[in-house]
Amino acid sequence: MRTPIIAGNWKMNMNPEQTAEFVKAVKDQLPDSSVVESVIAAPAVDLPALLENAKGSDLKVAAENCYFEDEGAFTGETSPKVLKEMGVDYVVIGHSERRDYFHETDEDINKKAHAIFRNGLTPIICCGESLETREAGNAEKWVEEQVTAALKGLTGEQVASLVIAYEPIWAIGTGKTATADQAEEICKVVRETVANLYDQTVADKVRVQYGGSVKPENVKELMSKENIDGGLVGGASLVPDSYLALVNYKG
Ligand SMILES: O=C[C@H](O)COP(=O)(O)O
Repeated sequence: MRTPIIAGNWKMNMNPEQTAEFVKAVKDQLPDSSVVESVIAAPAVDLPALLENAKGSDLKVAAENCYFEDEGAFTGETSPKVLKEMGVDYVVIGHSERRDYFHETDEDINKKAHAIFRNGLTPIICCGESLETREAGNAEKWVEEQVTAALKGLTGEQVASLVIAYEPIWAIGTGKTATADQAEEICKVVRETVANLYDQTVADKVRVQYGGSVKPENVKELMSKENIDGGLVGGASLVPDSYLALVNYKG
């Protein structure tokens, strides 16, 4: 039985003050984390405010990125070792914005996945195709290749514990959601890829999120799909009421 996981991904939209206000507004209305896991992924500058205010609540904390080395002369990077020391739970890696704007490669993402596990954290690994790739009929192959590259060298036990977020690039921040059937189709491909690389037991445990214009109005339908275990939500996670409606989708 996979525990649903709804994660807000704030991107570069909040400051520490707004973070503290947000957490105070939601912390007592979150579902029990054994029923639905509520996560916020915030920029590194907001993590102290997020962690401090989330203490003792059901809110879990994710970083939006980290480096693949633990320490050293890497100006401007975020250490996974320090994220662990701070009390962070998850790290989002491989988001299409990181791949596109910051030129992160499959190899970087794989190294980050290893670094995250080495430090006792859990990765949320993003994958997803562009509109061009989808229209060329290559979405399934694209996602299968991204997932295979990201998981290279990880053990079955590690993969069973992580989260893979399928985010079609054409549905991110566009208001254009993949239909629940389109989302399910590729989330199923993600799970099948894990089954082929490892085995069915690992595939049955890995949690697969859908991301791309998820909102309170469509979350229930998406979450009703067999292979969708959660959402990675940008815009609709920035307002407390909307975030609460998402994580409390079960009612
Ligand atoms: O990480 C979240 C995704 O990029 C989705 O963003 P969005 O919900 O604003 O479309």
